[in-house]
Amino acid sequence: TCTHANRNAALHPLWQSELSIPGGTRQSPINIQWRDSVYDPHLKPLKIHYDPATCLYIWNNGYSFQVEFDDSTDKSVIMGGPMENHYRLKQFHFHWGAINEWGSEHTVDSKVYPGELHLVHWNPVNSTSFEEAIMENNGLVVIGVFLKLGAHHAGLQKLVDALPAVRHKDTIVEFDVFDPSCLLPSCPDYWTYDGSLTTPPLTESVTWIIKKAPIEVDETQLEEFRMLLFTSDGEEEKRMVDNFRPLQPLMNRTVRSSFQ
Ligand SMILES: NS(=O)(=O)c1ccc(C(=O)NCc2cccc(F)c2F)cc1
Ligand SMILES: [Zn+2]
Repeated sequence: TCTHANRNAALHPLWQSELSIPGGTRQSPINIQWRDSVYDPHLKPLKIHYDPATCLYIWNNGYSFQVEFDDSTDKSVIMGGPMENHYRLKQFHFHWGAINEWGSEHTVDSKVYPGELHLVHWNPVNSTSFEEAIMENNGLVVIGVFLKLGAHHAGLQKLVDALPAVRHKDTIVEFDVFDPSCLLPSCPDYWTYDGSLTTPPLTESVTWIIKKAPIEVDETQLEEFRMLLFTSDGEEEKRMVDNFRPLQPLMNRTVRSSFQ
């Protein structure tokens, strides 16, 4: 059978062009080998303060659906963990598969989850905008949360109910008052490593924080994700599924854990 990575690389037009950026030394996603991760006692607990009123809208960008936030102030920020200062929430989005057997970008001991949430933050101390931070070393912090098939996720349902309004690429719908911290697992444990964006421009500007515990979503909620389209209205419909990048080589990197 095809493995997760080569199934994706072999079959998917979205990624056939680039398997990794030429000369890239810190590309994402990666497989996290639990036993090779190194406990770092200096890693602090993650501190997360999201203001639900900073939520703006949901849109289909042709890769995923994305919830955008007002990042003109420090109202929704994270700090602690491996960070030297606070980072502002810009957006969150997901990656998922056509079926429940695969869909996540990162894997843990080669275990693939049916989906993965990315909460994208940028460093307002070193950059004046998200677009600038994307090009900066450690300009971004992305929190990754695995999705596991299980119980209905009440917090996610508000998002799922809005998806039919953004079925086609470049459609947008207002989405106010949503607190993304409801999508975080209660367990504080995480891994962290230096990596990149997983879609073009694949810039090596991301400090990844991957939560050890997944959140549970039910089958109908994942099925709603799969009803979205990569294509614009009027084009031949292509279902938005398998929007994950193949695993990239670890190269000279160590994954640190916040837990023993
Ligand atoms: N999957 S992920 O979490 O690694 C990821 C996060 C953000 C982006 C992104 O913002 N791209 C669009 C974008 C917007 C502005 C400027 C850019 F260069 C740019 F790529 C891409 C991938
Ligand atoms: Zn992502």
